[in-house]
Amino acid sequence: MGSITDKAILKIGKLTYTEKNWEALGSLGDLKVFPGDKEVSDPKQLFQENLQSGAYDHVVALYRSNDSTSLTGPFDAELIRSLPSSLKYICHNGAGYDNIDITACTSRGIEVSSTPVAVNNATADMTIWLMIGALRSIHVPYAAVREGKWRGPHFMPGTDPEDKVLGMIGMGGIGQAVAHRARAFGMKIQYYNRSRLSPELEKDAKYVGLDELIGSSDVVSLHCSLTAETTGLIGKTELGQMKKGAVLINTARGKLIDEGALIEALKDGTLRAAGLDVFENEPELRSDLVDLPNVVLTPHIGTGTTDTQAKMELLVLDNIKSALESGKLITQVREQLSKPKL
Ligand SMILES: O=C(O)C(=O)CO
Repeated sequence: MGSITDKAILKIGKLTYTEKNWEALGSLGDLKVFPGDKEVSDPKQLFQENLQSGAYDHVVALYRSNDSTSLTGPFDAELIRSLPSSLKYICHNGAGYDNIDITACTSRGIEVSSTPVAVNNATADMTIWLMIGALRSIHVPYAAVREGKWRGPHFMPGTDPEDKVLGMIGMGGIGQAVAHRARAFGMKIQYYNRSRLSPELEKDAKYVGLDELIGSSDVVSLHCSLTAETTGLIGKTELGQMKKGAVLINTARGKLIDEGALIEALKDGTLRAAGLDVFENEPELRSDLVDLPNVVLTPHIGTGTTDTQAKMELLVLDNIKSALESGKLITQVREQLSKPKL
């Protein structure tokens, strides 16, 4: 067995709930942290300098997150080319990993894991919160009551979820958790997905084509990943095909929707309302979106509970441990598995 110093593990960003579990990984390799506790004016440059100086030359596995993209830049093909040749595993904290170029990782022999399942319930809860908020036109009275204006000048009664058709685009773990909750509200569920679910998972949900879903749902909710194929999935054409007065919910990724076209559809009444947790250029928000009275907005906090954040961190560290001990990631991304997962 080699000394532990011939292997290192790199943590990019911070862990909030699992620092002890991180320290325990010290039995498997030297622990390195970027950027650490000191103030850094240009973390992206420092990260590049560290890569070039050989500071990470023995790193075999690294921890990163969606948030740590602001410290390093996205893990695109260029950044992946500059990672040390020792690197075998990127263990990502996030169910979505659109800021990692998986093809570039695969061709360099780097295996990648993400955090599915751990995110399902919190993201589904947020989806329901946004959906009910949008159906109840909550945005104006919610702000008005805090400003001492009671219901505000233009209170609009909402609509009930009961008997409405919920169309889910993407029916993986989060989609199924949303469907489970929506059934309790008496909603009828239909879905579009890469592949049809088994009868046990599908339950009473109807599997339909994308056009049919868009044209026949009272609420359309997005639960698919962002890829080259799904970027701009909901644009002017699709919004024009939606039922007059329908509601659109997005807790997946902002770039699935053409935000300019959405703003027009919300202004001209094509859509009744939207509930959005994610945005095209987050954390920047368009003022013409924020100013609309018929959008319910949250700042990408779908998984923002202590329980879920802790589960996500732990799953990433468990992936690192499993990879270093047995050469196997627990939740490797589906693009790298021969049998695609839902
Ligand atoms: O898990 C993810 O991908 C997130 O976006 C967290 O909210």
